[in-house]
Amino acid sequence: MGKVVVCDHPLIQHKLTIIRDKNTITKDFRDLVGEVATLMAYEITRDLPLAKTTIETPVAKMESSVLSGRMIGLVPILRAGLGMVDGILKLIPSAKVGHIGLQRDEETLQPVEYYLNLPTDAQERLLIVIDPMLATGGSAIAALSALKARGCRHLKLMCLIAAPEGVEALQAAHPDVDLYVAAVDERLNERGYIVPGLGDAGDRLFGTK
Ligand SMILES: O=P(O)(O)OC[C@H]1O[C@H](OP(=O)(O)OP(=O)(O)O)[C@H](O)[C@@H]1O
Ligand SMILES: O=c1cc[nH]c(=O)[nH]1
Ligand SMILES: [Mg+2]
Repeated sequence: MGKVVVCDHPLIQHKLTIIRDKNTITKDFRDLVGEVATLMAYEITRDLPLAKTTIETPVAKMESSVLSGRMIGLVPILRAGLGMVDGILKLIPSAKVGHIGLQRDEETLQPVEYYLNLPTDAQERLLIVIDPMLATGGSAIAALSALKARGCRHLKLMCLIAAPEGVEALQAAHPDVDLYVAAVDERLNERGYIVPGLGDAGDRLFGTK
């Protein structure tokens, strides 16, 4: 079973409170989502492997650590996942970025794929799928399935807020994928929104609606 890591650092939790507040304006919402993504990138990269290399400081030779594992790729789920990309790239500037477009049908709550573009070496990379919201889990599950269908095997998922229903569905569909979240909320409402959540992440990020 994939692990669920709740990133409970005080800075993340403080910023998440402002993100959730319905009175937070678009600019602040966007800035804070980016900042939380940077802080969460620190957590999701905590177990990256290191190797030793020899360098010379101005004073002496030394053995020092460098990253030695797979190269990283980010795969934001459009639209709302875009809001987290730049924040993560601040810590992992060499990551390549693929995109998957998924729109949840408002009636059926089923995700509909409309776009997919991946780095040519995506299969070799550790791919971090990014979406602020894990509600029913349908979009993230579909994104991970689309990546697996193209041979990608090293996958993690980063979200801001998850519903318990989404976590359960994710673990059933993709037990090999670890989930990093800032919060797991109470439940979904009858329209498939996370309660208390933050509303529609895409609309709040881009000022639509
Ligand atoms: O877990 P689920 O039930 O699938 O719901 C979560 C999805 O819904 C939202 O996207 P939306 O369909 O609103 O698209 P948008 O980002 O373009 O607004 C959100 O960003 C997730 O992708
Ligand atoms: O609460 C929710 C659920 C799905 N998508 C969102 O943006 N918010
Ligand atoms: Mg939306």
